[in-house]
Amino acid sequence: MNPITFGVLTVSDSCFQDPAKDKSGPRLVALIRDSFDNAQVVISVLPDERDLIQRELRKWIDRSDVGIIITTGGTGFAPRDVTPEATKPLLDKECNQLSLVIALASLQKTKYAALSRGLCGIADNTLVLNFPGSEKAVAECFEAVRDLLPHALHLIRDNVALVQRTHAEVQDTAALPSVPSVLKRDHVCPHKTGAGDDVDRNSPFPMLPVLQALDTILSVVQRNSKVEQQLRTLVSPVNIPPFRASIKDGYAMKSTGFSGTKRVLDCIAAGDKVNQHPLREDECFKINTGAPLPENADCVVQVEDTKLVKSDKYGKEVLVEVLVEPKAGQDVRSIGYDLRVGDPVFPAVDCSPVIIKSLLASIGSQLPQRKPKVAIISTGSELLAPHQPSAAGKIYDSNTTMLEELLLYFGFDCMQQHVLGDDLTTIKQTLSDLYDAVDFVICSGGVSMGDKDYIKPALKQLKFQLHFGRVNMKPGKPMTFASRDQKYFFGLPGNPVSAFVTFHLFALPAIRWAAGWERTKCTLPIVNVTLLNDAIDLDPRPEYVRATVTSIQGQLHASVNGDQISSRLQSIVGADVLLHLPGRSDNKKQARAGDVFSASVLRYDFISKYE
Ligand SMILES: Nc1nc2c(c(=O)[nH]1)N[C@H]1C(S)=C(S)[C@@H](COP(=O)(O)OP(=O)(O)OC[C@H]3O[C@@H](n4cnc5c(N)ncnc54)[C@H](O)[C@@H]3O)O[C@H]1N2
Ligand code: MOO
Ligand SMILES: [Mg+2]
Repeated sequence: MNPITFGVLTVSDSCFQDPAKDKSGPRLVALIRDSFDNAQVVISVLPDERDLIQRELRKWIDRSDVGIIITTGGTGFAPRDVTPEATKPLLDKECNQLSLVIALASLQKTKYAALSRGLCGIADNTLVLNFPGSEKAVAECFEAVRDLLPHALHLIRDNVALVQRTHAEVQDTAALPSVPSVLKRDHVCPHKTGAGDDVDRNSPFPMLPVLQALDTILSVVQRNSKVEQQLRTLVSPVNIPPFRASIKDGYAMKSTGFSGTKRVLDCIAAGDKVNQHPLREDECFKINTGAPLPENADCVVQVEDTKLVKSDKYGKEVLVEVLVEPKAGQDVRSIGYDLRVGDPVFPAVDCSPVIIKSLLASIGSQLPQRKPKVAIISTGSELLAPHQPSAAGKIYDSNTTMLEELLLYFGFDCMQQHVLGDDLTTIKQTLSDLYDAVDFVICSGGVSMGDKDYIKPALKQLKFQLHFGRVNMKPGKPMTFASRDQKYFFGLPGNPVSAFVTFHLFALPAIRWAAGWERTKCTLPIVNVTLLNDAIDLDPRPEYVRATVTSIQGQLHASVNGDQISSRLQSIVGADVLLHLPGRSDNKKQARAGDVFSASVLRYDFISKYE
C-alpha cells in the first residue's frame, strides 16, 4: 500500500498556549507511525476557535496527499468545544457508523464517552475524524478504527484492486465457522502464496506495535490461576522448627544457673530426640546448631563464650566454664518460630519454581505443578542437524537448539522437537498432531512473504485463529501468533536473531502467564541504560538491539554487539540486554552516546563489566 499522509490537529486553548502540554497529538502521531508503514504526518495545534479550526482543516483537505485527518479535543459539552461545528460544514458525507464504532469502543471504557460529540465524515477525498481530547481516549478511539482506515481510504479513492482484495479477505475469514463473528471484522487472512498478481504482493496483516502484540497474546492465553490460588491458600501442616532448636554450637543449660563452671552431661547432635534427663543449674549439655534443646534447658551459650576446664582420658568434655551470664531463650528458636502450623506458607505469590519447590520441600510437601507443555518446530528445507555433514545449499539449524536451551534456561521443558521441510502437508500434519499433545508450539521460519512460507496457510487451513501476522519491530517483523481453543502457536521468524528476540518478548511471557505467573513478572525486567556507542542510525521500525552492559560507577551503560543483521547469531554473544531503540522520527534520526534507553534484561548475570 502507498504510504498514507495523516493530518493530526490538536484543538485546545491550553495546548495552543503551551504546546509542551499536548500529549494527545504526539500520542496519535506515534500510534499512526507504529501502525502504518512509512506514514507521513502533518501536525498542528490550534485554540478552540471555530474559524481557525475550519481554515486548517480546509487547507489539509485541499492537499492531494492528505488522506486522513484526525482532530483531538473540542468535542465535549463545554461552551468553547466547537470542533464538530467547525468540521461539519466541510463534510460532503457524514460517516455515522464510524462514529458509532468509536462511541461503542469508548463506552466500553467509560460512560463519560457519551459526552463526546465527535463527527466522522468525508470531505473531498479525505476522511475526517473527531476524537476527544484525552490521551487515553485518543488511543482507544484510534485502536477502534485503525484496521478500517486503509480500506476506507481505498474506497474513498476508488482504488478498485485494493478494495477487491480486502473484500476477498473478509469473505475468506467469514467462511471459517470457527471464527467468532465479532472477530470477522478483523479479516486477518494469511498471505496467499503463489497467486502471482500484484494484489497478492503485500502482507494483509497490519503491523502491530510490540506492546499491543503482547497485550493480544496475554489476553488470548489462558492463565493457570490455580497456582496463585494454591499458593495463597496453602497453610503449613508442620511447625518449623518442630522442636526448640539451638541456633548455635555451644552448651544448653538453665538460665537461672549464672555463669561459672558446669558439668557437661552429654552431647546432643542435630537429629537426636529431645533429651528428657533432669538438669541442675550447674550442669549443661554440649549441643550443636539445629539440635533439639533438652527438655529442662532454656538457653544456649555459644562455644566462643566458654572455656574448657577438663576432659576425661577419652577426650570427652567433663567441665566447662561459662564466661557470660546465660539469659532465658538465648540462641534458641522456639517451636514454630519460622512458621507455625496453620500459618500461610507463602507470604506473597511467587511463581519461581525455585521458590515454590523449596518452600514446599520445607513443609514436607510436593504440589503437582503442571508446567505448560511446549513443542519446538523448526521449518526450512535447507536445515541440517548439527551432527550431519555439510551439504550443498544447506545450512546448520541453530534455532532448534537455541529455542530448547532458552526454554530450559527459563525453567520450562521442551516436550517434542520437529525439524520440517518447507512442505505444506507435513507442516499441517505435524501441527495437527501437536494440537493434541501440547499447549504451546514455538515454531521458527516460514512466516514471511515467500512462496514456501507455509505457516500462515497451514494455520488457516487447520482453523487456527490468526491474531496477528506482523509486528512493528526489528528484528521480528513477520512474528505471528495464532490459537485454537487453548492451544497456542508462536510463529517466530526464521532468522536466528529474530527468533531469539521474539522468543524473549512474546513466547516467554506467554508461557509464564500460562504457568500462572503475575503479569509484571512475565516479561523480562526493564532497566534504563546509557548508550556508549555514538551515531547509530535509527530504523523506521523500533529496534531491539543486542548489547553488553557495563556498570560504570553504579550506572548501567550499554555497547552494541556489532552488526545487527538478524541472521548474525554472533550479536547474541555477551548480549546482556535488548536495547529498545525507538523508530526513526522527524525529531530523532540517530541514537547518540549518552542517550538513555530502556532495555530488557536477557539474563540473570547481566552485567559484564564493572568500572
Ligand atoms: N518480501 C519480504 N521478504 C521478507 C520479509 C518481508 O517483509 N518481505 N521479511 C523478512 C524478515 S524481517 C524476516 S525475519 C524473514 C523471516 O522469514 P521466515 O520466517 O519466513 O523464515 P524463512 O524464510 O524460513 O527463513 C529466513 C532465514 O532464516 C534462516 N533460518 C530459518 N530457520 C533456521 C534455523 N532453524 N536455523 C538457522 N537459520 C534458519 C533461513 O535459512 C533464512 O535465511 O523474512 C524476510 N523476508
Ligand atoms: O525483522 Mo527480520 O526479523 O529483520 O530479520
Ligand atoms: Mg521466508
